[in-house]
Amino acid sequence: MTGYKVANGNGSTNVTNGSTNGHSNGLSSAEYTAQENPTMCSRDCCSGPGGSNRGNTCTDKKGGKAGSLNGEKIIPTPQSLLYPYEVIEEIADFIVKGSGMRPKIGIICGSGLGSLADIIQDPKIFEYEKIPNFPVSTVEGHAGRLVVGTLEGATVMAMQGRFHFYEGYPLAKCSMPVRVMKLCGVEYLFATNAAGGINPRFAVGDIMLMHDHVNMLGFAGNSPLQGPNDPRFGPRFPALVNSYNKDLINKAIEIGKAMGIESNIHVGVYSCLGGPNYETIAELKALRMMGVDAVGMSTVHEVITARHCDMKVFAFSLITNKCATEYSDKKDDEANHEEVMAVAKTRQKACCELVARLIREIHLASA
Ligand SMILES: O=P(O)(O)O[C@@H]1C[C@H](O)[C@@H](CO)O1
Ligand SMILES: Nc1nc2[nH]cnc2c(=O)[nH]1
Repeated sequence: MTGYKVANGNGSTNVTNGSTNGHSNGLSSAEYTAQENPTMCSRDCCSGPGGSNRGNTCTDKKGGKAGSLNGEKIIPTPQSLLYPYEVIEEIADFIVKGSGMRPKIGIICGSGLGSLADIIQDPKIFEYEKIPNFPVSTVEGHAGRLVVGTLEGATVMAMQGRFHFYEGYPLAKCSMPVRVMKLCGVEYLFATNAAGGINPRFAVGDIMLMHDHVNMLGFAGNSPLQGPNDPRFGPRFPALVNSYNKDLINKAIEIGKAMGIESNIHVGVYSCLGGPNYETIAELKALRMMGVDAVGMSTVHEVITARHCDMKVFAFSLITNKCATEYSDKKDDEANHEEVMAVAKTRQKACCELVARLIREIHLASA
């Protein structure tokens, strides 16, 4: 029997089964062979626009013989090859031709923040199902439409519904629309999200302007840029130290003051976890120790993709729930998506005004 270990509460480890010397008992050669040769599946999460399984490792056992699917040899497809430049270009052409516009600002609406797209004037609406090679939104509060039009004089395109890793989409697929935005002509990405507040100073309904992030999925070796790099998008090794545009953060702070909500505006660090579960108290404690102020399940891979192709980024989190970071914290304070959506609804107006005013400033500065 393979041994397993549990933390004993004081930082060290006890072996509770199998091994008695603190080391793993290892795998038998049969177990090793099975692990090295997982069978493949044809689920959407494993495939690119072509639809066929092109090789993400998957534990689904229905795929048939190891290393092949119905006799066809499986060649692993790295994330970056799921959407080649030409496919992104085709999607962007579809949107530019269909809308007759070249948007300059891209907006991603977070959970319950779809109304950010409702304030767009003269909207041309594209249902995700009708856009070639586009995934579909599966989460409540993410309508699944791309809205192109004008806002405060600027041409904009907004995703009313984003794609999340926990829906089963690889990160490159989640952030693919950012590249579409780039090829449509977008220079500024506005990414918004609903998040849990870890910083004890944050209250439900506050807005945290993101000035940095901790990429937990990246710590685990996952990136939307994984695989061969196409220099038409950006460099092999993009730097991320200045990812969140400081001028836009400062302008947003000024706008918050003008709106009379400065006490509800913070600047902080966001972290994206894979979800769909909310976090344990131990995880939240660890994130707080790492300097994280708010936690969610999105945005980071979109920002990485946007910075890779040199877009200016502005992002904020709407704090929809307070996270417990102590075991003594109120036990009935568990996060849930209904609450996330309900809180977002109550703060839609303030979020829309903040975004509209900031876009107005960008537009006036470039006029
Ligand atoms: O799309 P965002 O990041 O705003 O949505 C957050 C994360 C989950 O999708 C959902 C959990 O309630 O809200
Ligand atoms: N991961 C995570 N995502 C959220 N989205 C809204 N609230 C939360 C939360 O508490 N945790």
